[in-house]
Amino acid sequence: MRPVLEAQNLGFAYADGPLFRGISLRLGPGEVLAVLGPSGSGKTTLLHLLAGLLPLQEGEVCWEGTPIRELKEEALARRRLRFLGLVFQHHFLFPELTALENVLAPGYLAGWVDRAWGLCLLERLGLGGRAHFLPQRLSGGERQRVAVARALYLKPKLLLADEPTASLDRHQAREALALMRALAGEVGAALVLATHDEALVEGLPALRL
Ligand SMILES: Nc1ncnc2c1ncn2[C@@H]1O[C@H](COP(=O)(O)OP(=O)(O)OP(=O)(O)O)[C@@H](O)[C@H]1O
Repeated sequence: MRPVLEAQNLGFAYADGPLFRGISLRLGPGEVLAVLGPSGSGKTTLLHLLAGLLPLQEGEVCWEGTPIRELKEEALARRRLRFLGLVFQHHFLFPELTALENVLAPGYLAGWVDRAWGLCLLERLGLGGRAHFLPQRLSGGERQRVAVARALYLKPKLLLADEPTASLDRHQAREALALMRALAGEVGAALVLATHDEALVEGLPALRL
């Protein structure tokens, strides 16, 4: 089966020196991969390379067989909107939009607005009663869950999540991860999850930085 995501021999350096080299990975539809490493090891940087948000220095990233290096910026952005859901370490919700409006935001860009589906995602994530709250009225964990709902709204092929459980305690983190995996599975998305917490992702296929 054609991989959803493939990376070959990725290497990256900031001005102060190389961060990693020779990173390769391959994910089929619905598969899960944990990216593990301590703080500063380059997890966020790797996710940004996989998302086409940082220019590649060494190696190749392919989305469903297409090398993203070959896509011009506008084509890459259009493709990213449909292909990829992103949950950043800092949730980046729009502060002036309600939880539901945040979830629907990618729908406005893509021309597919389905309030019932947005609400369904929020309900599945335990936020049905908070759909009309602004982010400032939500806890850190609730904001993260809104970000997960937003990332899944367009039913992406790939979900990239950077420490999505960082603001939760161990028990909540396990529950949130299980829910995220279940929802990703339901929409058919492969999942790459970056975390420093080895115990959280025990038993999952893992790439160590
Ligand atoms: N724009 C940048 N310019 C220079 N150095 C950077 C830049 N962004 C990150 N770094 C450095 O690169 C290293 C890796 O950062 P990155 O955020 O990818 O790691 P991480 O594993 O995600 O860390 P954390 O778990 O703390 O979020 C760090 O030492 C960081 O200071």
